[in-house]
Amino acid sequence: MNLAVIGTGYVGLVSGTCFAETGNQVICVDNNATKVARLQNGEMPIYEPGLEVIFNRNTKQGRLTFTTDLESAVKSAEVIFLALPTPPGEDGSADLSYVLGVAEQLGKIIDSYKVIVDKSTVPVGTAEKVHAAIAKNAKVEFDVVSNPEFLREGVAVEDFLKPDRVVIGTSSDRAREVMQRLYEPFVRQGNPIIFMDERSAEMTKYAANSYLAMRISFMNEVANLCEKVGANVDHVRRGIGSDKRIGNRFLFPGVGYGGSCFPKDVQALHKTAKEYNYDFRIIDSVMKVNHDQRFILSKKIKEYFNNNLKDKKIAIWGLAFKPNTDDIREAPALYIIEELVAAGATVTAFDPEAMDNVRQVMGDKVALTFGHYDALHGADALAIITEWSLFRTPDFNKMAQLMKSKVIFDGRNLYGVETLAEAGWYYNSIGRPIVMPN
Ligand SMILES: NC(=O)C1=CN([C@@H]2O[C@H](COP(=O)(O)OP(=O)(O)OC[C@H]3O[C@@H](n4cnc5c(N)ncnc54)[C@H](O)[C@@H]3O)[C@@H](O)[C@H]2O)C=CC1
Ligand SMILES: O=C(O)[C@H]1O[C@H](OP(=O)(O)OP(=O)(O)OC[C@H]2O[C@@H](n3ccc(=O)[nH]c3=O)[C@H](O)[C@@H]2O)[C@H](O)[C@@H](O)[C@@H]1O
Repeated sequence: MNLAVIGTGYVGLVSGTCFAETGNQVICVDNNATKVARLQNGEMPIYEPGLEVIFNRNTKQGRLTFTTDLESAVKSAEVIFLALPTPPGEDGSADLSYVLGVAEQLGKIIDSYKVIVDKSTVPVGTAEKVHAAIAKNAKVEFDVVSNPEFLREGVAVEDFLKPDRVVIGTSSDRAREVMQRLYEPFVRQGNPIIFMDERSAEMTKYAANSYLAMRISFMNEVANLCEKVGANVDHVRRGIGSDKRIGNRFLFPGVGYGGSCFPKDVQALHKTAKEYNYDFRIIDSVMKVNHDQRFILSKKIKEYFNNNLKDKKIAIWGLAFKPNTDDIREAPALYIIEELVAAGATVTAFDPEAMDNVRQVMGDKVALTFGHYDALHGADALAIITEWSLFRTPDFNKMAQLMKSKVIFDGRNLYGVETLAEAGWYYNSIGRPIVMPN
């Protein structure tokens, strides 16, 4: 099939590449000319494991191309994916200006039947708005389909090629047949394509992200209470997760959820509920808990140093909002660093992939180091914020030699409390007993 993907961000790049990998002819369009030039040159603008290999294969074989020319890309395509940003507007609702702006242009361009697919995360009722925006100018038949994307950064290729399910919202039989044909190769493992109406598909995306965010906030509250009652959240997590009705994924407490999606989508669902005069109380709490959890580690650090971080050097391991990505959008590390610096600390930090992005937004507020051990020289404490595998089995003796004091604040519970107790560290993690040095 001939496909056009509009927007070469995370979702556009991953979906365009994976559609090419399954034999489709894909042209990706972006209005950022610099980005398109880099892509045409074979440069991958994001760090995503496994993506570059299939990107290279499909660009070399000519199945995946890039352009800034919307008109030519769209004319030859049977299906047009909108993978455009939907950032939070000032009031927290999703800003649809990118999606509707392109939809208006499409109406002027299309000259034969097209299936136009909302891949972006968009609030209930957007498929109708997109339809109206295209219909203003269109002289040919077209259908608008809602096909929300559930991929996770860091494992995006696998999530896209082997999805748990594909959700398609459409009321048109013609569009349904096209979408079924397109997704057939992805669901051969027996996972379903779930067809539904457009509004239900749009709602499914927000419900999925908000439910997952709720699980995280719930576990963060359980962890905070564990600290007060003297329980260990690791045991509690395993204890509840082995109940099949609960399941053991997405139960890890930490420094709050971040990234470009959970914070904005939870907020947008809250806003939608408000618009319909529905008081979605759980969502309200999920947001409040997450806000406070972002400051849990900096609060612990400040308390440990009696609220005086002047002359203290804090080392940070992990800046990306989660491992295996260079994405720092809404990354908890940024909030924590701001807090520490505001309290007078000097901060040194290391991340395997996200340092270029951090340099751009934080400038010289934080000293970035070449390796993770380099960040520890003379540090009064280490704070772990992202659970990269690199940090999981460090040389604690070497760390002790480099640091001024053997003090770790672990926002991701990477180490066993017993191990750190034996090695004589002060170790303060999330929802587990604090280890005091002998
Ligand atoms: N990042 C993720 O992991 C996931 C994102 N989503 C949703 O997918 C949508 C896109 O997200 P990302 O890929 O992260 O966005 P992004 O912000 O990384 O990329 C969007 C791209 O669209 C381009 N663009 C903007 N206006 C344009 C126009 N008029 N014409 C052509 N290109 C234009 C930008 O230059 C940029 O390259 C959002 O609604 C997001 O919520 C859904 C699932 C996963
Ligand atoms: O709509 C989206 O963009 C995507 O949002 C999330 O994917 P992503 O943001 O890439 O990352 P997640 O793995 O979900 O992690 C999000 C945040 O939650 C945190 N998290 C996750 C799991 C957990 O148990 N505990 C926890 O604190 C992570 O550290 C991270 O900050 C969803 O998992 C995807 O299904 C969805 O497509």
